[in-house]
Amino acid sequence: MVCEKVTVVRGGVPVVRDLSVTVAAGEWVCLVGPNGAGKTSLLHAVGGLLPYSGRISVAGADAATAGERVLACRVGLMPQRPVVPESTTVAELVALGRTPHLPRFGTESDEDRRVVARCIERLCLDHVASRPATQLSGGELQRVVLARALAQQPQVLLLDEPTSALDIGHQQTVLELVDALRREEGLTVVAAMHDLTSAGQYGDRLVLLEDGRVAADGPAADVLRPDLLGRVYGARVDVVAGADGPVVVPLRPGGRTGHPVPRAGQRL
Ligand SMILES: Nc1ncnc2c1ncn2[C@@H]1O[C@H](COP(=O)(O)OP(=O)(O)OP(=O)(O)O)[C@@H](O)[C@H]1O
Repeated sequence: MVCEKVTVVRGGVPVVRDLSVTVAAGEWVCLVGPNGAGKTSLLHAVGGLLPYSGRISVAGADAATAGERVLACRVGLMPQRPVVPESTTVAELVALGRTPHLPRFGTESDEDRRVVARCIERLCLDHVASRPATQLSGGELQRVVLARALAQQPQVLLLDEPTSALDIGHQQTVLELVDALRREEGLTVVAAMHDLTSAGQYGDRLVLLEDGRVAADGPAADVLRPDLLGRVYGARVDVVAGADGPVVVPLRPGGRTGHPVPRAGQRL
């Protein structure tokens, strides 16, 4: 995926500004940055959902001219705020991912049904497959929406905060599944993530956005620095070495004023 001097304007305001970023085939790049930095807007421009100026080439297609169907066969977007039609079951919602692959006026083939069943199984959704999607918990729905994007069998997967509603166990399950698909099928992944530690654990590179521009682009060790994160997020953090990469630890800006600082091992 190549973005060259991309600008996205929303409500008359440029929210992605002259941004250039390249993601190699099979690479996993995490978009990080504060609320409103432009992560969703960039993902939607790449997915053909928002107009932009500049050039975006994704899975060999020009996002502006490729056409909805061609783009949908190659690019899957897991949105941050999914729209769920009333009374649609989980299985039906996941099956919608096959739509771009169906012949015009055609129906699902055995292969389409097999892909849908496999995605439902891999996201541990068998037990809710026949339930209306509107009756799911936020985390269950998030997994359904990922299953729908995977059912598209895209070459490039765009994830907008894919684990924000998931408990820690499901976070790991989902991110490991995406990583497995990347290794098995050469999937390219671009994921907007707020969990900086997870972003560093799974991303080959982190692109830090600030006011619609790239503030930093590189491996986790180069981007997850307390001084840089402190400036861009206005947060006080520490970064410590972990087994799978840097671990970002939030610190209270003024410390725990008025409370005794516990000694290591002391119970509070
Ligand atoms: N429909 C819209 N009309 C006008 N402005 C919008 C619209 N949607 C988003 N914006 C603005 O565009 C800017 C970028 O928003 P965007 O959702 O891309 O940021 P983000 O980095 O994904 O944020 P978050 O981390 O909160 O999801 C924000 O200032 C936001 O208020």
